[in-house]
Amino acid sequence: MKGKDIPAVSWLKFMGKANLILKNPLPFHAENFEKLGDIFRVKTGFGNPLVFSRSAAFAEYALQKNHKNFEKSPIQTRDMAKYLGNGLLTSTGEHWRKQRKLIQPAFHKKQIAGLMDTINSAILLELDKIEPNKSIDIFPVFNDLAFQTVVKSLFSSAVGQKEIDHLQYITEAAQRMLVKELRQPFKRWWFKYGGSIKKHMALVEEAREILRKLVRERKENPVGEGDLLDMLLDARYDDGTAMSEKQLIDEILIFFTAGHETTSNALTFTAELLARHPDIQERIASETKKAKEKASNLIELMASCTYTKQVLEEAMRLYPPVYFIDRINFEEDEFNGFRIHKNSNLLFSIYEIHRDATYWENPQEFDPSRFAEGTKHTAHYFPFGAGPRKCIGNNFAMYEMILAISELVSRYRISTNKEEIEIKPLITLKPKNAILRFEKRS
Ligand code: HEM
Repeated sequence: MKGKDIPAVSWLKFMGKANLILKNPLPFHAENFEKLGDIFRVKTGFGNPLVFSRSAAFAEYALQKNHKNFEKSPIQTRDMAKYLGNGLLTSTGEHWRKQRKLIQPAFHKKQIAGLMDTINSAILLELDKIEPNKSIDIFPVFNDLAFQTVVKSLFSSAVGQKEIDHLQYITEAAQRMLVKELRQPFKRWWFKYGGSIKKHMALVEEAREILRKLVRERKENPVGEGDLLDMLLDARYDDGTAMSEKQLIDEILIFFTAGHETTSNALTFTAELLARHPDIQERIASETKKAKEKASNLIELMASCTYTKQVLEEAMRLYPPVYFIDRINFEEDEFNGFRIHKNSNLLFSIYEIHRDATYWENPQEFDPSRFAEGTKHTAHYFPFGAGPRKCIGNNFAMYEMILAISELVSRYRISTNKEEIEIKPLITLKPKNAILRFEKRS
């Protein structure tokens, strides 16, 4: 296959900035996209080529149109899988396809609708913990909220608070360890021989033990809670068999990880943006008030909160929790006349695509009306990815976030003294010092 070479940044230049890039890769991406265009590579001279892209069309090509030639990178399939096992997020090929087909129905809108009361109770309990008239970092509140909703949607009331806390502690500890390994690859031998990897693997084994107990109890006493666990236990492969216990636990560990930090990041950034836009808060408050008067159940309530949904969509445009998506191509490929060598490590910057003036007018501005009903942004808006590996929990997350934000804003006026919204780009785009003040509405 022919094609031009992708413009390159030298290895020396890249290494010269390695420390800064590890702390925050976004300025490095922005600088080189500006200089070299929508696609550039780092000239490593060894190993697989490292390619960065902010082309929405290329992302769509790799994730959707020609997805068969693109596979997830080892960050998920090897490094994350080491801790969490072989669930949806970390698996590939035929195994992934079989699992996705089996699990997908549990995440259909209709099924999620049946979980709304559970999700809402978890949200209300967590929002009760906000102390009004004090400046607080809101991230930990949303972090607990997001974990509680996933655990309770899976296990209803079968799981106690102590177990939930321990599961959350382990999920977060494993995630932190993975971040350390990825950001300090030169220390891997130390993590390995110093025992920290082993310690975290043992912690995950404790989580597995808790989950095994919960699954076995449910199997022995099938109470028909109608929760996610029931749906997963009832699901059958084409040959009529059910998921093995080990596979079920891998999938649950994945839901904890995939559904927790992403959602808490999105909720935190939304609250931070709202604190800086009191007019938008007022619109949400009045929409929620009207919706509560009219709706006879939570699904109707949510369906009426159309503006709140737009606010969340716009917040995830500016601050996409999954701010890059990575892939590796099996075979040589070509895009826009550029040659994509076999086994290139491709990194699609969702952050840059979501702020590109080619696709968005005044891209730095927070303007939820971009997502007004009737508008379409599917070709350059990827908060949940695209194609067959698009987030399976996107409806779950949207429902949960609409309920959480509409309830939060109908209870409080949110403000802040800080000008800047601070970010910490790790595996996900995390908020930093999200200090906000909540004043009770009368
Ligand atoms: C705002 C919240 C969320 C965001 C922004 C988000 C984003 C994403 C993205 C971008 C992907 C695709 C990654 C790729 O293609 O490499 C993904 C996959 C996935 N997400 Fe989410 N997610 C969110 C919430 C959730 C929730 C609540 C759950 C489950 C309860 C979940 C479970 C998953 C799973 C299992 C996958 C892998 C799907 C597959 O490969 O088949 N996510 N998510």
